This record gives sequence, C-alpha cells and structure tokens, in this order.
Amino acid sequence: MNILIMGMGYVGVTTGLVFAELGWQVTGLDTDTIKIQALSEGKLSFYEPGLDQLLKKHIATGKINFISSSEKGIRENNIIFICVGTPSDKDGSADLQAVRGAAQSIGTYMNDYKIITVKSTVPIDTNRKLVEWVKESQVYPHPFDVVSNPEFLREGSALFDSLNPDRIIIGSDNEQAANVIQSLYDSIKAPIFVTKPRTAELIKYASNAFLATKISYVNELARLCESLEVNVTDVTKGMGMDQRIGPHFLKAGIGYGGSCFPKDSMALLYTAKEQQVELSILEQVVAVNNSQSSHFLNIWEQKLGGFRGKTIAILGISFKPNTDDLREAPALSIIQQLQYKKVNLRVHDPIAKLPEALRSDTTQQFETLAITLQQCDAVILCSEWKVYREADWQQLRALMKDYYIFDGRNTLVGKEMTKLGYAYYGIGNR
Ligand SMILES: NC(=O)c1ccc[n+]([C@@H]2O[C@H](COP(=O)([O-])OP(=O)(O)OC[C@H]3O[C@@H](n4cnc5c(N)ncnc54)[C@H](O)[C@@H]3O)[C@@H](O)[C@H]2O)c1
Ligand SMILES: O=c1ccn([C@@H]2O[C@H](COP(=O)(O)OP(=O)(O)O[C@H]3O[C@H](CO)[C@@H](O)[C@H](O)[C@H]3O)[C@@H](O)[C@H]2O)c(=O)[nH]1
Repeated sequence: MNILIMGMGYVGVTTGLVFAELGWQVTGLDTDTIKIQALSEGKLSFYEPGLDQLLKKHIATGKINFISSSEKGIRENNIIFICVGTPSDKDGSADLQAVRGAAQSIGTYMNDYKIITVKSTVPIDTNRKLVEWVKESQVYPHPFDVVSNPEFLREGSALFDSLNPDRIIIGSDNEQAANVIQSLYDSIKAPIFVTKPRTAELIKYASNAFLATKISYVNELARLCESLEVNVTDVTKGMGMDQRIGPHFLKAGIGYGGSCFPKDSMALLYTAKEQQVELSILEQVVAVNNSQSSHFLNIWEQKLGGFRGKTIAILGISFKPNTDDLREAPALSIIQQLQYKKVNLRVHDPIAKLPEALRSDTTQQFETLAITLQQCDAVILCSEWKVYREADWQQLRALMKDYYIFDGRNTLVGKEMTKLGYAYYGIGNR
C-alpha cells in the first residue's frame, strides 16, 4: 500500500514520517514548493524534537519522498491522508477552503479506487461534504471511500505521541476501508475505536474542548488561590491524586495557546450555535482564557509599582516549550499589552523568533539569557523551557536592576528564588 500525505505541516510531516518508520511507502505532498524543496533536502520548516533525524533517516531509506505535483501524488497512491490546515474563519467557524481544495484535486486527478482519510480537525459532517466535493470534481466516477482519522498529537512531543497514542479513532461508514486504515497502525500498541464519521469528528473537538476546560478551571481556581494565599500547585497536586480526576492538564498559567485549543473551541461553539444549542461551559472556558494574562498582569503591575518606563524581560515566546510555534501564544498578547503601557521589553526564546511586527527600538530579542536580563526591573516567564528552570539565577540576579520574577507558568521554585533575593510571584502559588 502506498500512502500519500496531503499537507506538509506539523501533522502531515509527523504522520508521514511515522508511517515511514512503521515500514510503509510514503509520499509527502504540499502545494508550497519551497517547503517541498526544503523537505527533499532534509530540512523542516518548523522545530520539533526528533523529527529532523527521522526525516534524514527515511530520505536515506527511500521510505519517504516529497513532491508538489498533486496529479502525480494522487495518481500514484491509493491511500490518501488529508492533513491540510483548518484555521479559524472570522466568525470562529473552521475555514475548510484547504480541505475542499484537497478534495477537488483528488476528484480531478484520481485514476482508480482511493481511500481518502481525513486527519485534519474538521467540523461535524465534513467527511460527508468531502464525498460531494470529490464527486463534483471527478472527470470519471472512480469509486472511493472516506475515513475520518483525527489526530491527537501535541506539538513538542509529536513523534512520541504519534508512536504511543492513547487511542486511535477511526470513523467510516465502510467497514473494509476502516479495516485498511486500521491495518496501517498494526504495529502500534493502542486501543482502536471504530465508529461513525460524525462521531469521530466530534470526538476530536470534544477532547480538545475538555482539555481546555480543565486548564481554564484551574486557571480560574488559581485566581481564587491568589486571593486566599493558597498554593494552587499544591491544590491541583492533591486533586490529581484522585484517579477519577487524574494529574494531567491541571497546570495553572497565563492561559492556553497554540494552533488547536483556541481555534477548536471557537469552532465547536460555532457548531453549537448553528444547532441552536448553548455550550455555556465552553463559552466561559474561552472567556477565562481570554482574560487570564491580563488578570495576572494587573496583579504584577501593582507588585512592581507600575509598568510604565520599566524594563522587563519576556522569557519564552512560543505557546509552549519545545516548539517554535507562535500561533495564539499568550506571550505575544502580553508583549502587546506591555507595549501599550510603554514598557521596554527584552525578549528571549531558545528557538522561536519574535515576529517583525512586534519588534521596535523598545522591544528587542536577544540571543542569550544573560544579555536579555541586563538592567531589567523584572522577568515575566511565559513558557516553561528547561533552560529557564536550569538557569543559574544567582548569577543572573547580578545583571538585573531590580529583582522581580513573575512566573507565568509556575516553573521556578518560589522558595528558592526568594532565598536568592528575588521578589517571586507565580500564578496563584504563594
Ligand atoms: N499542529 C498540531 O499540533 C495539530 C495536532 C492535531 C491536529 N491538528 C490539525 O491538523 C490539521 C493540520 O494542522 P497543521 O498544524 O499541520 O497545519 P499547517 O498549517 O502547519 O500545515 C498545513 C499544510 O497544508 C498545505 N496545503 C494546503 N492545501 C493543500 C493541498 N491542496 N495539497 C497539499 N498541501 C496543501 C499548506 O501549504 C501547509 O503546508 C489542522 O486541521 C489542525 O487542526 C493539528
Ligand atoms: O496543564 C496544562 C496543560 C497545557 N497548558 C497550555 O495549553 C496549551 C496547549 O498545550 P498542549 O495541549 O500540550 O499542546 P498542543 O500541541 O496545542 O496539543 C493540543 O492540541 C492538539 C491539536 O488539536 C491536540 O492534538 C493535542 O491532543 C492537544 O493536547 C499550551 O499553551 C500549554 O501551555 C496549560 O496551560 N496547562
């Protein structure tokens, strides 16, 4: 079986390399010729631990190749995975233009039976619409089946998550097609749930929205902890010991970001609105997330005696560690809020680059932590890169003008920082 992956973003590249690792013959297709050229030379357009080695390995084994011709890719492969982007439209709904474009290419160029598998996160009934989009574009009515196979990987641990998934969800109305897709994962040990396409589509959104709910719940709880002077990390530690609750996704912080939770929560709310069903909990989840960074900035502003004219180091701008992805990163919103307050900003991230639009004479990015912290009044830690946890904060203190640390991810040990002479404030973690 030959596999074509349409869309060489995080999901497409990871999926392609994982299938190559499992022994399948894979072709990666993208309409972006620059991406394809780079991938063919063993270069990724994003940072993700472990993927670059696997890419080089499977270019060498010949298990993966990259092309930009949809016609060639679709003709030469009988299993097609759609991994194109589904960003938020202005009204919050998922923009399905790329999925529709991929379906139309498949319809136009298919030359025999194909199994079309949707890995992109798509709203309920997209798999059904896809059948129409392919049929509309078909020159000859070749048969095909559509399978939903949503992806659950996390950025920063994409490879591990794909090789060790908690579950594999397959949605299809055709048992044989579902069996074929299931067989691709034979060497992965994970429970497989085969269900209807609409259910598979909803499982993806419901899972992301639930994880976002856990985060907003603890983030709101952290506001109460802040006020009560109780440590939220200890509270969630105690909560997580209950197996019914579990310890995961209970980390309070400046809010969730990334390419998935914000857009997928909005898309699910849009679906609910279309159905005239109120998802009031999810509405609050989004509202809490939208106000979390400003809630804590207000508190920190008071601690510092005002932001205006101060020099502040922003550490970690990606939406989470081990990725260079800046999509919906809370750090970017914090930078904008502080720019408005006329703060001098010195930015650091081990990998991610500050977008040109946010740079100015008073907002600059520096290469090292030591240079970044020079003459700063305060530090705001926005993503918990290991390098910040392991930094020599005693030495770094000597470089600063004043000694405030606002830890937006509760990454550092407050007591130790206080011992070193810092005024340390986290998120609800007195
Ligand atoms: N990023 C994640 O961590 C993650 C995890 C799980 C699910 N998802 C979902 O997977 C999908 C892809 O996400 P991503 O972050 O990899 O997207 P991305 O935006 O990084 O990449 C999408 C790629 O598709 C390409 N493309 C667009 N139209 C094409 C076409 N007709 N043929 C071939 N290529 C085409 C684009 O050029 C781009 O390179 C989204 O629906 C997302 O919600 C993402
Ligand atoms: O306890 C926690 C856990 C996460 N976060 C934040 O939540 C965001 C998302 O983190 P994470 O879920 O680890 O990364 P993503 O790569 O966005 O992965 C999510 O989104 C993907 C795309 O749909 C799904 O495939 C994954 O299962 C889902 O975890 C980040 O800003 C984190 O800082 C917290 O604030 N507290």
